[in-house]
This record gives sequence, C-alpha cells and structure tokens, in this order.
Amino acid sequence: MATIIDGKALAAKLDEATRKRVKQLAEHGIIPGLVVVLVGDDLASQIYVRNKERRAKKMGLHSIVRKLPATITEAELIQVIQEYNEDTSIHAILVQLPLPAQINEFHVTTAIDPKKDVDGFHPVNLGKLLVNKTDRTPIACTPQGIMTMFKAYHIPLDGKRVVVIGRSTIVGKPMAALLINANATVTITHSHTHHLAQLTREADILIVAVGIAHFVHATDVKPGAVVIDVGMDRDEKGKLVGDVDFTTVQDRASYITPVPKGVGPMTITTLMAQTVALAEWSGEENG
Ligand SMILES: NC(=O)C1=CN([C@@H]2O[C@H](COP(=O)(O)OP(=O)(O)OC[C@H]3O[C@@H](n4cnc5c(N)ncnc54)[C@H](OP(=O)(O)O)[C@@H]3O)[C@@H](O)[C@H]2O)C=CC1
Ligand SMILES: Nc1nc(=O)c2c([nH]1)NC[C@@H]1CN(c3ccc(C(=O)N[C@@H](CCC(=O)O)C(=O)O)cc3)C=[N+]21
Repeated sequence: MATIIDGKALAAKLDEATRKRVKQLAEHGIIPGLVVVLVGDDLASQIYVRNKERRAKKMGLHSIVRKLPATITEAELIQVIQEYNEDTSIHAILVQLPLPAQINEFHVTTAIDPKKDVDGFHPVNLGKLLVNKTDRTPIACTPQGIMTMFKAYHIPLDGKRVVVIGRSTIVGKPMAALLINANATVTITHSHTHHLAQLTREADILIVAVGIAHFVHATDVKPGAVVIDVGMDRDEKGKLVGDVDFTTVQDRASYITPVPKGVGPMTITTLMAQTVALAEWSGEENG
C-alpha cells in the first residue's frame, strides 16, 4: 500500500512561512499584488481561480481576477497585460492556460514583464530554467510545487528514471527541465509516443499530466514506483478525479498523490510563495 502524499497538509504548512514574509513586507509598506487573467471558461481554470482567491485572501495578498470573454482578440488581451505590467501595485501576473484558439500563447506569454511572470512562461524565464540559472527566476508553479513535494517526502531524484506523460509548457516541459537539473534521467512522452506502457513500467517516478480521467492503470506502473497525478478531470458522474486510477494504483506504488488534495493545493502554495518572492525582489531593486 502506497504512502499518500498529503498535498493539502504540506501546502498549509508552507503557507505559514509565506505568511510571515507577507507580514515582513507589510512593515515596509508593500502588499504583494497578484492578478490572474482568465479568458473564457476552462473548467480546471475555474477550480484554480476559486481556490486560489480564497487562499490569497487568507494570506493577505492583494489578489484580483480579471475575467475576459472567450471572444477577446489577441491585441486586446495583450493590452490588458500591458496595463498590469505598468501597474506598480501588481507584482505578479498569471495568464491562465489554455487560451482560446484565436490567441497565440507565445505572443501572450512574451508580453508579460519577465519580472512579473509568476508562472515562468516568458521565454527569458524558460531559458534560464533550461540552463539551470534558477536563482531569482520564477518557475512554473505546478512543476515547482511537485519538486517541493519530493523534497518534503525525502524522495530521491538523483539517478532515478522518471517518465513524464505530457509535454505542455505549463507542466511537462518545465517538469522535465527541473528533473534534469536535479540529476534524474528523464523521458517525456506524449500522444505520438509508441509503446507508452513499456516506458511507464520502467519508471521509478511517473508523472502524469494528460487531462484524461483514469488514463494510468496499475499495470502501467512499476511496483514500488512514485506516482504523481497532475490531472484535473471529471469522471462519468461529474466527480473531480485525476489522470491516474487511484484505487488500483495505490496498491502498487510506494508513494502516490491523490486528486483532490495532491498537486492542486501545492500549485497554489507555490503561486503565492512566488508572488511574494517577486514583491521582495522588486522592493530590493527599488530600495
Ligand atoms: N493540478 C494542477 O495544478 C494542474 C492541473 N492541470 C491538469 O493537468 C492535465 C494536463 O494539463 P496540460 O498539461 O495543461 O494539458 P495539455 O492538454 O496541454 O497537454 C496534455 C498532454 O498529454 C498528451 N497526451 C494526450 N493524449 C495522450 C495519449 N493518449 N498518450 C500520451 N500522451 C497523451 C498530449 O500530447 P500532445 O502534445 O501530442 O498533444 C499533451 O502533451 C489537465 O487535466 C489539467 O487540467 C494542469 C495544470 C496544473
Ligand atoms: N497559467 C496557468 N497555470 C496553472 O497552474 C494553471 C492554469 N494556467 N490553468 C488551469 C490549470 C489548473 N490548475 C489547478 C490548480 C489547482 C487546483 C486545485 O486547487 N485543486 C484542488 C481542488 C479542490 C476542489 O475544489 O475540489 C485539489 O486538487 O485539491 C486545480 C487546478 C492550475 N492551472
């Protein structure tokens, strides 16, 4: 039976440390400001916004959600981003992905001031991650939150074989870069991968970010593997589930993250910690 990684409890513990930093900044008259830009009505994004708002308020952050219609043009969206680039009360800008088809993701992420790019999607920040210059560099919150889980549960990465399913800019690619930087041997897989199960069965650590409910079954997992489930999906009954068939896989894995209360809360904790870090760095520059 696997140890269940309690993302919710770990997140609550780490939030305490972030809250102290928020108090220290308040003594210098700085309130970290975060804006989340939500275009359209992606389901996982709505869950994210709801939970994030609640936790950011508790933390004492200045947090706003800018909701925009799915029909917005790319130029209009970029104009909104520029507004926040210039707004000194805002230290962190997050544009929720996915974006509607008429909008080019690269144009949008490039428009964010790299110093306010809290999810690390700007090419400058992604480039720094690739060359392992991560000091004072914001990194995609979900993969960074997963790294924090590994550390908290003393799960070694050096020399381990890791398979990541999914190659998105938000999860798969930054995840792989972080793991390579931590000396793991990393395989990224995606919808064109042949014989996927052969690869996943070799993995000491399996990270799943596909977006399909119950995509990974027990037979896809090596006995004793660590299984990290990033998925935020709905099952036939409309219940929130992950990409991993938790009930069967938990008998085979050594560690497993549940959905909910696994990766999701850690993403939000990382978002808040990085918002505070961006505010701290901006204060140092000005002071
Ligand atoms: N918990 C959290 O904090 C977060 C959760 N999520 C959730 O994680 C999931 C993934 O998100 P995201 O990365 O944005 O999703 P994307 O849709 O951007 O990426 C999905 C990836 O899965 C791959 N894929 C799809 N079908 C298969 C298949 N049959 N076999 C192998 N690979 C496949 C795709 O391959 P290809 O590239 O070839 O299309 C793609 O690389 C979603 O459920 C999302 O809601 C996302 C972000 C944060
Ligand atoms: N630029 C960008 N960065 C993201 O990190 C990003 C994004 N866009 N778009 C959408 C996805 C989705 N995502 C979630 C984060 C936390 C929960 C979360 O809090 N989940 C709770 C759910 C609890 C519940 O409400 O039932 C849990 O797993 O316990 C969900 C989903 C971040 N995403």
